[in-house]
Amino acid sequence: MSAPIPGNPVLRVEGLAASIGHQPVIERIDLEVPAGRVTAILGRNGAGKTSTIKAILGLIPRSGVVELAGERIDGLLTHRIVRRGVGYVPEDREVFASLTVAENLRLAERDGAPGRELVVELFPDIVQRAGQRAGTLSGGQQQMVSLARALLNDNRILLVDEPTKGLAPKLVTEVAAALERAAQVVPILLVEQNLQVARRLAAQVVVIESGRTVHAGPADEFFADEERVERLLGVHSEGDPTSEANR
Ligand SMILES: Nc1ncnc2c1ncn2[C@@H]1O[C@H](COP(=O)(O)OP(=O)(O)OP(=O)(O)O)[C@@H](O)[C@H]1O
Repeated sequence: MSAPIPGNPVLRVEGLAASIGHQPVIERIDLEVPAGRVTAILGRNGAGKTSTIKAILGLIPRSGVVELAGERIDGLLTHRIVRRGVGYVPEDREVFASLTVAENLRLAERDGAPGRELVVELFPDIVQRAGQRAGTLSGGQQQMVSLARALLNDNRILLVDEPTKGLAPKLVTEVAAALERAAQVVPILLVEQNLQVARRLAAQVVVIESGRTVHAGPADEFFADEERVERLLGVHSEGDPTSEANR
């Protein structure tokens, strides 16, 4: 484990453990998300990345410390955590297929002054499709709607789970660009299996193995150590993101 990051983190997790139906899914997760950056959670399939995000949100029973801007949130119910400013972009996007894009966005508005300008700037294509049913959008467009919903509200942090999963390379690039721009506005904790995307976006990385944090530190240092990347993730840091071996 590396030394703690100086300054107050937006999110701090210490000794987080969680289970699903009495089955432990994470055992000891420690991580910090500094302000103004993307922190990527990396790890092999089944390592516990999604479970970490769900445990932070209180979607699964958990124990340990979770602090948002220095305040404990690990005893709160999910809706209270969300109201404190934790935005969630789930892995399966969860757009309402039978509603239009505009309706999907309107349903997500939590604040009196939603960040519509940012959404219009970041997702012009989505805004143009305001009247289209979300279920008829491509996977990448649905991902944009899901991200746009989280950005409408004045969140302190976004938890984004595998936003590029299953997308064609061109859409991967578009989603990565949208996330890069979003990260200028709000810190992001990003689960990302595509190492090229993680390299492009992340300032910090946290590596999880069998439900435990096994490495945390600056992204450039991590990716420069190819032997470590290979050992912890089983892939090359320069690997082809579209190949099955790198997913
Ligand atoms: N609903 C569930 N019931 C039982 N076990 C589960 C459930 N969901 C996840 N697990 C187990 O918990 C562990 C962590 O799963 P998790 O989905 O968090 O991993 P992950 O790192 O996000 O994996 P992937 O990269 O494949 O999405 C795995 O061993 C998985 O089999």
